[in-house]
Amino acid sequence: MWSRLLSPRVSGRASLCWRSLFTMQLKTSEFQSLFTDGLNGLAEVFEKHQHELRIAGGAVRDLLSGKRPEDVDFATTATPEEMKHMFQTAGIRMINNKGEKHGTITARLHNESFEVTTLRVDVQTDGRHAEVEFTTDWQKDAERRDLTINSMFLGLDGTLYDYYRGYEDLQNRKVRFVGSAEQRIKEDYLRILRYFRFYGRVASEPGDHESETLTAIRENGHGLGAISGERIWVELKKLAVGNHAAHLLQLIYSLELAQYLGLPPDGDIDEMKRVWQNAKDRSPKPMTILAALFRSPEQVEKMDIRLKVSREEKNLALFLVKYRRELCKREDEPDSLKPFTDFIIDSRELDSQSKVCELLKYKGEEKLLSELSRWSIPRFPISGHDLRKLGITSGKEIGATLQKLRDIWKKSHYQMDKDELLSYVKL
Ligand SMILES: Nc1ccn([C@@H]2O[C@H](COP(=O)(O)OP(=O)(O)OP(=O)(O)O)[C@@H](O)[C@H]2O)c(=O)n1
Ligand SMILES: [Mg+2]
Repeated sequence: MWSRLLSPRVSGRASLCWRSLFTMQLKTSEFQSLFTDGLNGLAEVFEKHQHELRIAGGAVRDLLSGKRPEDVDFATTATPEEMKHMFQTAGIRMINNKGEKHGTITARLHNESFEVTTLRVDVQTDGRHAEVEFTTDWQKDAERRDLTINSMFLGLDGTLYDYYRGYEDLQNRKVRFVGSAEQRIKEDYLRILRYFRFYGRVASEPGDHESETLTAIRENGHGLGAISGERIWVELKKLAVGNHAAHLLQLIYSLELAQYLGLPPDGDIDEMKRVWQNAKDRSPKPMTILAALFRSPEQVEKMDIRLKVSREEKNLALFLVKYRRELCKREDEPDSLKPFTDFIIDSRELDSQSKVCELLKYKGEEKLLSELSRWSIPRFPISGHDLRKLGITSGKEIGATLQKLRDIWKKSHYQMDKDELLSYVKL
């Protein structure tokens, strides 16, 4: 799927124009599916008022990579006021006006939302937020973006506008900041993690970084300390299950960033590399990879305080740290899956089967994983009611008998039915 649009099938002219602007004509048929009634309507309004409208940033990168973008952002030369006027005149509803300060207007057409942002320059940034000024200069808007591959625009007629060699970098699978890495990072420190995430998405090999980029990251890593845990976690999660994750996590340690990300200072890199090899092709959850770094439950608690992960994610980390050594195959048990199914049967943990599946990914137990994924938890056929019917009345005795029967049932590989089990009850 990669590079459908980057292939020689890309048609038409490629030219180097004014101020190193590279333009190229793409076949609109390649992104035809984006042209819904809503987008056609939107384009019509901008055309009528003679304002330019282009697809911007990440969506262009995705389209050029043959990937359908999850969200499509639009950029325009129209100011928010002009957009509001245009939409009001055309009777188009606008929603969610909180983006307006940063130039974003969200229009609803044919039950679709379109986020359109006025070209802008970030005049002042504090490493997290930006004060913006509107412009009609496309290059200036490209210049404030983080990575060259994220700085392109695509006209609805198929013209690609590329000021910072994003196209070439995408083709060569290079991840580079627009202009000065240091400056781009200082505008928003989260970009350090975005750099790693896109490295995983784009680069073909680990270790292909520019030294200037790594220096800028190392020198500005402390800035991550002021970024909210929620934003960090969104990026870290994607990075942990992307390509080259072991390399990137190791890099996070060697660039001394771990302390700002809620990761343990003495993270177990060797274990993490092993686990990544074991799990990477088995759709692990992000926490399955990251848990390998933790040496104790206390370190998980600290990570949670910093990143505010979900309860489910935290419980998975605690589960893996606790059971990665305790829950294993047993020499005396010919059925290798049995310790795991027994654990699930006895467990009071929520969603224990999916946690044990993650544990098997962690350990690289491929065969057991596929068996366990197909296994459905059998129902223990005896209840307290059944024992009461046999005349056992003491609650304590019912509890103890149920436990004994449960052990017998487990030994039978969950095969014994109610009658067989009740025959063990001595009255
Ligand atoms: N810290 C950031 C976040 C975003 N952007 C710019 O805003 C665009 C859209 O941002 P967003 O949707 O958050 O990221 P995408 O690059 O689209 O990635 P994803 O596929 O995760 O949506 C990016 O492509 C980039 O041009 C940026 O420069 N700096
Ligand atoms: Mg996006």
